[in-house]
Amino acid sequence: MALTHDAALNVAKVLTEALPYIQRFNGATVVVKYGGNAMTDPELERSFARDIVLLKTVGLNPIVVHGGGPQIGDLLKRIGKESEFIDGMRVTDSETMDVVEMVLGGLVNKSIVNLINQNGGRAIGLTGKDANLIRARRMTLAKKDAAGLDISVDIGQVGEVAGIKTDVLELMFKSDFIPVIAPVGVGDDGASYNINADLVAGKVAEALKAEKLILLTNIPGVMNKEKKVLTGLTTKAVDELIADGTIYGGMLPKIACALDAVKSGVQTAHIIDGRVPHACLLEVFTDEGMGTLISNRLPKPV
Ligand SMILES: Nc1ncnc2c1ncn2[C@@H]1O[C@H](COP(=O)(O)OP(=O)(O)O)[C@@H](O)[C@H]1O
Ligand SMILES: CC(=O)N[C@@H](CCC(=O)OP(=O)(O)O)C(=O)O
Repeated sequence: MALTHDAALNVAKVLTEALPYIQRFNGATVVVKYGGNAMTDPELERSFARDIVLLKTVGLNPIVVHGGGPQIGDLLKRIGKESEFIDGMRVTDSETMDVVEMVLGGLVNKSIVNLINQNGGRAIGLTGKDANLIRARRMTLAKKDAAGLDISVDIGQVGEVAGIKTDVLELMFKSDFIPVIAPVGVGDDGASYNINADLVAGKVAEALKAEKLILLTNIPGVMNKEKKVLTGLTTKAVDELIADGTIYGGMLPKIACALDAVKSGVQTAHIIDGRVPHACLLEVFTDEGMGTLISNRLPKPV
């Protein structure tokens, strides 16, 4: 069926608005973190995969780093195991680590790879063990005990990123493959580490000096106490929001990695609502963008 005149004009308007962004971001690297909470329904998953293929087709280098927290939780529940989270990190014993590796490196990674390929892309799935992509070291959390003394809390096989080996990613870009990365790292001892996907996405973006780090989640952006989305944030504002408890839980690692990334040369970081169809495209190719922008400076107008 032919488009009405108004609808056709609208399509032309959208494409015209996108043109300067397509030109400006030609060859740019965009790291997209796809959170488990944003994988809510098959149609949305398909639109995400198509967005990634579109970014690649118009000349950007997208990389997907995915989570899968709720999917890990589902399998743990099925085997009768509960998880505890401290500061947004899953306490990970060795049995939980096996489940994390199976769910992230297997089920979730391959389903995203498959969806991208079904929609015309050329995706390859990797965990941090492939080509030593993600080197990890054990993470401990600094806390205060009841008497106010500093203590460090062991949270098991949870890792932080010790280094990202970018060579395999650069090879993949040259051959127009789309890397899809599961956040399982490998330690010097060869052991697997469960790493929060936001942290991996941030470090991958830093290592590649990416143009953008986009964190897709299940909330419209970082909100203030009145539940209003904060469209732009500075480092100072973030510190205050953490101190007064406005930012907590899963938002803590998200915001920390966004701040680290922009301090380390990534141009902009964005926390956006993955439940909105085509959220990635709206962020990259529209004047308004989406969600919360975290930047050291205002982006250049196009
Ligand atoms: N200030 C805040 N603004 C928005 N969300 C917040 C804030 N503080 C904490 N959160 C919580 O952080 C969650 C996002 O983190 P998380 O559940 O780990 O997402 P994901 O699985 O996408 O990584 C939100 O759903 C919300 O419950
Ligand atoms: C240490 C830690 O908490 N790791 C996460 C890894 C997956 C993840 O980050 O998934 P989302 O992005 O969907 O939350 C976990 O076990 O849930």
